[in-house]
Amino acid sequence: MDFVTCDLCDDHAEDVSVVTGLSWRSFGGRSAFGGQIDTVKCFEDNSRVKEQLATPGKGKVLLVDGGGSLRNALIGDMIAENAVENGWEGVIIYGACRDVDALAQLDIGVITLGCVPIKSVRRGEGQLNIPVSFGGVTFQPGQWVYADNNGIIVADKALL
Ligand SMILES: O=C([O-])CC(=O)C(=O)O
Repeated sequence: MDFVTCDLCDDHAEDVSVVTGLSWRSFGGRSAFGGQIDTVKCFEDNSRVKEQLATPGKGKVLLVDGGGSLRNALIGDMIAENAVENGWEGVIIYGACRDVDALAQLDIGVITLGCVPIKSVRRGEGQLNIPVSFGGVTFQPGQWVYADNNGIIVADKALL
């Protein structure tokens, strides 16, 4: 995807909300990505993340509210590889990832707050496709998100 979020903000000022107040890091092999969102809300349990990234994801971004926890990683190289195989454009996690050197080699966007070597628990907890909020924005499933090294924006319609 060829875009810069700054230009999208300039061109669609009325239509975008901007995620603010958080320090994001980009770990995936794609730094700019966007698409229609599925959401997951979970806390230190990546059951729903793994399940959803195992479904077809062409044109889609998985947006995960992990409660901001950096205590364990909600995605690593194996789940991310599966997401690539299923065509996902990217994953944005308000939480942490791991296997960062491997993530950098994958053709997918991965933006999180940080990384930690410990894996997530998997007790089958978490919710799929409910509204989630962080960084001053509420994300509704079905909205469009665009992310790059400048930040993350969300809109009710496709901007590209
Ligand atoms: O399996 C997990 O929970 C996360 C992980 O390390 C991977 O995706 O490789």
